[in-house]
Amino acid sequence: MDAHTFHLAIDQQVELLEKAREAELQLSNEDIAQANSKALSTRGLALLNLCISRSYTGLGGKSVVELSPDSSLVSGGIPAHGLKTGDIVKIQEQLSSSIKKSQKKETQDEGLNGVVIRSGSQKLAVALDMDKSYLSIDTAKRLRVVKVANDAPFKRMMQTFLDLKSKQPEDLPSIIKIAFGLAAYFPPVKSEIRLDFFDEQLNEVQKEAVSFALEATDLALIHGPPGTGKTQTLIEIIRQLVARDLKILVCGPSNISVDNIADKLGPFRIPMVRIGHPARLLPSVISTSLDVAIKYSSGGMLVNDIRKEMDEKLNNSKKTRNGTERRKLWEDIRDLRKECKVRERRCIEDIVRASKIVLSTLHGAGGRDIIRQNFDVVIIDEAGQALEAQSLIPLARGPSKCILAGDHLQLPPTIPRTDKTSSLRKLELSLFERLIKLHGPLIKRTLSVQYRMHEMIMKYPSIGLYDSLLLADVSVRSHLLSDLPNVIKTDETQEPLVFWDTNPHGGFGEDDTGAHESKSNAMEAEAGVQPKDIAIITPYNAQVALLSGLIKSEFPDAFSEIEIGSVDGFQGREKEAILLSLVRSNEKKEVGFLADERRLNVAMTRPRRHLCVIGDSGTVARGSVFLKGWMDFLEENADLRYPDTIMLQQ
Ligand SMILES: Nc1ncnc2c1ncn2[C@@H]1O[C@H](COP(=O)(O)OP(=O)(O)OP(=O)(O)O)[C@@H](O)[C@H]1O
Repeated sequence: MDAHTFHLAIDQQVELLEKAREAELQLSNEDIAQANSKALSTRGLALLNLCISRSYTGLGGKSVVELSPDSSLVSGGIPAHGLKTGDIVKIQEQLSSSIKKSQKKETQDEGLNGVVIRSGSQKLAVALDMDKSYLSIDTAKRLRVVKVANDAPFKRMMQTFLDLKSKQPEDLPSIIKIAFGLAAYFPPVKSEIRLDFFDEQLNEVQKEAVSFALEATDLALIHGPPGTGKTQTLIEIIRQLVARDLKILVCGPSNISVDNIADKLGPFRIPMVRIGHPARLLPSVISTSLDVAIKYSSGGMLVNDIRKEMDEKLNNSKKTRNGTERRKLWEDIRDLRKECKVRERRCIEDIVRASKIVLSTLHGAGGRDIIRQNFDVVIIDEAGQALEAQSLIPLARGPSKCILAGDHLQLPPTIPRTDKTSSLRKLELSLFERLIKLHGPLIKRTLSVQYRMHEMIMKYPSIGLYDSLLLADVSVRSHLLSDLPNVIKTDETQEPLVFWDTNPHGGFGEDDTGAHESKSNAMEAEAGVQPKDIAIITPYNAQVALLSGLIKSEFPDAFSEIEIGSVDGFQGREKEAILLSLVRSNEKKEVGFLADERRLNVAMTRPRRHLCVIGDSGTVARGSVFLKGWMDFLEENADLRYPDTIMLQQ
């Protein structure tokens, strides 16, 4: 690629991102401002008639307010709503309908910004972005909480591209040049020196991948099919890099992907800091968060003292009636606020500088908390799930080396509201996948021994997607549900792969739910498999709701523990037993979401000991070559069951 083509590629990406941003912002702040409270509430975007029942200092020193329904108006707790933990919200005074539209416009921007940290049936807790002493609303009034669209990630991604475009090609960081084909990729020369591994449990392929990543001069990819110990391999790489006194930035597309690594690094007592809002972090990693580090640092304590002084002066200013005195107090507060900011910044810089490892989301890697720090190595986990523009945020900082880990054969990056034909689907090509396409297999090492699935469960994904490379480790190769404590031996628990063909004779009808009920009944109630070890997954959200209702009425005791979810929510997770409901059974033989091999791959690689597929082979087999192959495989290798035998079994 020459410089001109590089610029064209960037322009195309920026254009696509702008489109994606527009799609995301369909429910934008302007939209929200236009709709009245009632309409927003009906769409699940607002909670009305609230009042602040309590405020306190939460984790990381954040001011938290708890909101409860105004008891004079609402009874029976918080009504159903769509606000989730981690959502960005605005707390606003709720204007009565008699207030004129013009006034409404003026007040739409006012309010307190924050993040939902708990969403219960009686209360909603919001961690505020600023200290509660600076409330810009009258908290004695009735309040509403409105979900706010967030386009900051798009802006940051677009800015990253524009910054890259503004540089002369020769001045670009070398990794960026390789990523865009402006420079060649040279695989590392194998070192003769034997590496001392911290984790001797690593298998040979994992060790090879660690050496490969350490020897690479600029770029190395670790391809980790399901359950192959990608995270374990990355942890070893990070420990080896720390031992070489290198400074590392560890990123991932989501908070959970970053926390997963932070959690596993915890026991090694390496100085590290996790950047990010404490409300969005796993409880187990909060102690490593920047907010907590600030709170307990000497600089942070000083900042706290200044804050207290500000609070005092603020209170005094409210009390005094003397104009001169009040002005003086406000001047003092302004100066203190400035000092507070400077000291806080310095404190953050000190903490980040002292940390060997900094962990943040890809988006956070462009944030001001770490923007002035240099890193030797950037590590990106779950890189197959990151938008290319996201991955470029830390890379544009110019580290000498980047190690990307992921699996481009599982779910791609999520793109807002995309239909099959949308040009936005081009954004599904991650940097990880593009690098493999551009530079070929020499840029990666593929982990091939998996520690999750019974051999029979692993077999089809291995053949269909991983060139038959996967091997089941001896510890899992033949494990069955019946090997679990307190599980008795039945037809179900001794079988790793079962296929209920709801339509073996070629008819159609989307109702295959009888099979689910009988199936979960057989496994959970009769055989002693713990409900928490079972999950039901399906490619369709609508089916999740339908199945939830059925399971709830059929098994009220186990319902809360059996997880029922869409495929997309299960990436990166596992269960002992998975019931996979394929749903599609119709005249037109449409397979919808099932046509995506990557989604299906995620679905079929979640179980450890038992996979039960429920579907209509006639419809499914017509979906794609991959699906046809799978149906043939199941026919030959699975324990086949047909709906009319369900009745006989019960
Ligand atoms: N060399 C090994 N020996 C024994 N167990 C291992 C080894 N490597 C990984 N495991 C185990 O395999 C499981 C999966 O490991 P890990 O979480 O690192 O995999 P992953 O590839 O990141 O998983 P995912 O498919 O969710 O991306 C863990 O329980 C881990 O302890």
